[in-house]
Amino acid sequence: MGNFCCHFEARHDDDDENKADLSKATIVFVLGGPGSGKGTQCELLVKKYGYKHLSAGDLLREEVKKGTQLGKEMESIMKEGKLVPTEVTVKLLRKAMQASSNDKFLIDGFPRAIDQAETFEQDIKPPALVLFFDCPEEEMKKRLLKRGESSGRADDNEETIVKRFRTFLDCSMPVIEHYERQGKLAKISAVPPPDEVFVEVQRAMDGLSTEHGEKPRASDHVAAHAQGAGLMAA
Ligand SMILES: Nc1ncnc2c1ncn2[C@@H]1O[C@H](COP(=O)(O)OP(=O)(O)O)[C@@H](O)[C@H]1O
Ligand SMILES: Nc1ccn([C@@H]2O[C@H](COP(=O)(O)OP(=O)(O)O)[C@@H](O)[C@H]2O)c(=O)n1
Repeated sequence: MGNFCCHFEARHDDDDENKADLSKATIVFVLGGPGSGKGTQCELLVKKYGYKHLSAGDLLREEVKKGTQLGKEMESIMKEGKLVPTEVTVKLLRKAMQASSNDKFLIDGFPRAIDQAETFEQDIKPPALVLFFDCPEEEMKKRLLKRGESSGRADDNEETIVKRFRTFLDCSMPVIEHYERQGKLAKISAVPPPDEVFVEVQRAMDGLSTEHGEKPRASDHVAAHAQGAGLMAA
């Protein structure tokens, strides 16, 4: 079996680094397997909490659409259900964050590997909270095949879905475990209908304090979440 976390050689292009100060930004990572409902919950979060939603997958697909050489390489990686090089995705995210007037960000579908988490934390900053949508593969597969009927996405097909699941298990689960160890993870069942999932999402988000603008206190969140939802070890 090949290495599903593999990357091709990184390109360095730092022309837009440090253009805007992101040191005061509030960052929430939104993680979960393919089709677990990350995008759906982000839409609800934007409406209620006014965050800027940045989907790593959407940013990558926009680049692919441009038809550049890099875009073509990324397209074939995505069709294989593998991960685009960290540097490419972090650069797109940083650029989109700097272009936004918002200072609260939902980073959806990122980080998907430990090196992505490390690079983002070093280049930008660590997350205040990590939402993890927990969903069985069978349910995710059903949702993705249904989405594939109208999404037009080249990766919403049975063959690629299986590969994306493999990448998620091999590369992304260690990221979930990493943030669980740090006490930043809110693990939420993604199986109920979206509005029911969102009840748990709000419980996690409401643990982020708003004193002096938006100053996150992960420990408040973890305590509230553990008490309320029984999802974290005491
Ligand atoms: N809680 C849910 N129950 C049933 N279907 C859902 C739920 N959340 C999302 N979906 C549907 O599943 C598909 C995948 O959801 P999406 O938000 O696009 O997932 P992701 O961003 O994690 O890939 C979409 O067609 C969406 O409408
Ligand atoms: N951090 C990321 C996010 C997405 N991707 C690529 O983009 C694809 C689609 O990601 P996505 O987040 O839009 O979709 P889902 O797989 O979550 O439904 C992934 O399968 C990867 O090929 C990546 O390489 N690195």
